[in-house]
Amino acid sequence: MSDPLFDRLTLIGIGLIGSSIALAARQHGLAKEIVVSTRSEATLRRAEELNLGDSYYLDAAQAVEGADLVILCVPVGANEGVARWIAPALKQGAILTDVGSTKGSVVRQVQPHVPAGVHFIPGHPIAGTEHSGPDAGFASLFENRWCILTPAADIDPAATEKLSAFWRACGSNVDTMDADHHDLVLAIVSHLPHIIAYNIVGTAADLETVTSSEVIKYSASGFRDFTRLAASDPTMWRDICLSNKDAILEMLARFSEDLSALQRAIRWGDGDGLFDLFTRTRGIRRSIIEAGQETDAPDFGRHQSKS
Ligand SMILES: NC(=O)C1=CN([C@@H]2O[C@H](COP(=O)(O)OP(=O)(O)OC[C@H]3O[C@@H](n4cnc5c(N)ncnc54)[C@H](O)[C@@H]3O)[C@@H](O)[C@H]2O)C=CC1
Ligand SMILES: O=C(O)C(=O)Cc1ccc(O)cc1
Repeated sequence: MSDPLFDRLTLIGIGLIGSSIALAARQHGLAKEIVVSTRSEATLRRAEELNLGDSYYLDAAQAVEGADLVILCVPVGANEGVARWIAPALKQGAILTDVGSTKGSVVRQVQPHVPAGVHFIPGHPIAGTEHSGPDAGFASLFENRWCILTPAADIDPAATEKLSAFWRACGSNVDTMDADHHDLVLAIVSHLPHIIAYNIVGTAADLETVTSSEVIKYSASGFRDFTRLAASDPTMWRDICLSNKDAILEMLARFSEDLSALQRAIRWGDGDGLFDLFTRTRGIRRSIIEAGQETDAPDFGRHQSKS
């Protein structure tokens, strides 16, 4: 148990990430009081049943009153409306952050509404599952994962350090970087894999010569891994695609070029070319395991939630 870093933590949005932060903050004693707000009455009641906070509000402006840490845990497309709503009620000296999977658009949408005297530090825990909603959260979600913060150049370093300490206390390693660079890196390591998964599962579902019951019955673990990603929340991934359009299109263009080269190697029976590529990519997997980011065993336990 750490000393509370914050007196009042307010979470706006209480799905997978908001509820996991609530549980981690509670477990590690990071806030004296946790305030929960979300837009739907049913979700708010469920959060209360799960005892995720100390008080619950449908009115986000009321929820942020007196909070010294406010974390926006809503789909990235909802951040601007929420920021506009809560801005007049934010306490002077408060830290305002978010958990969105894209950062450039969040900066553009939220920053204009942030009052002087409030420290706005965008954030992104690189930790999640394909599940969503308040039942999906678990306190260990952020352990041994990275959290990226993208503070603007004029942000008080003490505020960034305090927010970093919060994430470290949740078990994460913290890096800081520029928002646009974040979006480029995440486009290739997270956004493209999800888009490819949505696409391959869609392609399999549309096949005429292979029935969907055959796809389900004979799916090998490779295809199953894709279906897990392709089961992720549609609202969240729609917003990610729309808000990181440029970086995603850039990575998709490179991907398509490389896929064409692979297609050519298969067509012309270029076994050496195929072998060289597959050897190079195997090395990347080994580097990830050596860096302690993954185990070599099947990943079944890691992404299980309570729901
Ligand atoms: N799911 C994942 O694996 C990860 C998600 N993220 C980011 O975290 C954020 C939240 O994602 P999840 O928790 O997975 O989503 P979720 O769908 O589980 O929860 C979203 C929550 O936001 C609420 N909400 C939606 N629109 C709202 C609005 N206009 N005002 C107030 N509340 C609103 C919903 O009622 C729900 O409580 C997203 O920005 C996502 O990009 C970041 C890392 C991983
Ligand atoms: O479930 C998975 O494998 C994920 O990749 C989860 C995830 C989704 C979105 C993020 O911004 C970060 C992590």
